[in-house]
Amino acid sequence: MKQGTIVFLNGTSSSGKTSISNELLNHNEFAFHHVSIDDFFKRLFGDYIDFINTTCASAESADRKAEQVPNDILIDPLVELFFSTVKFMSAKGMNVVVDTVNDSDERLNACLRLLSDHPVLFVGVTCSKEELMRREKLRGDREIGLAISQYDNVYRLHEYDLELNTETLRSDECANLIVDFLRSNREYTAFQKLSHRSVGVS
Ligand SMILES: Nc1ncnc2c1ncn2[C@@H]1O[C@H](COP(=O)(O)OP(=O)(O)OP(=O)(O)O)[C@@H](O)[C@H]1O
Repeated sequence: MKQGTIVFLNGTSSSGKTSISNELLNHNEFAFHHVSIDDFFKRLFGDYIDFINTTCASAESADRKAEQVPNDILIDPLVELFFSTVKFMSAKGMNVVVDTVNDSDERLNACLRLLSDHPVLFVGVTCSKEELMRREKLRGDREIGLAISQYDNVYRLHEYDLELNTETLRSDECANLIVDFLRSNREYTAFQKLSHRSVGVS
């Protein structure tokens, strides 16, 4: 069976990933499925995530090591399950748009390990810090400063198949550029290059 294409959107919160994904869903030609890590966690593990957050908040975690525990033991395996689900969908021939904030080397490496033998179009969804702050204030459903706190980690990668600045492009224009790339049958090389380099664990 032909593997489905994975369009991997890399950008901070409020950079416009969901808006681009929604536009891509309108392109019947590729019949995309949208998988967002937020929805995946909320729908499948809502109560469980609440339990983890509550346990973390009540734990005495003044030192950084203690704060890492829930990530290492619980969250990272759930993130792996998310990427495994993407891999499974691609293996079943489904075209998938992946919407996630990839802000740690461990997670990126897990995703490279799981997906590098699948066709991944790696797309940088970029935006200035000023515009991200403006959007956060406007939308009101995200903590102000969240995007800035993710910025340096998310945009530490400079290897993309396609880079889209959502400050100068509308979401539908971004989606059209992605579709044009897919139609062109150009090779996707960014993920391969990243996986050969294997991102150093910070
Ligand atoms: N190309 C764009 N031009 C102008 N505004 C945009 C653009 N893309 C998204 N926005 C606006 O930015 C806000 C955040 O967009 P969106 O939900 O798509 O971001 P996101 O990256 O999915 O965020 P999150 O990760 O927090 O869910 C929305 O209010 C949206 O209308």
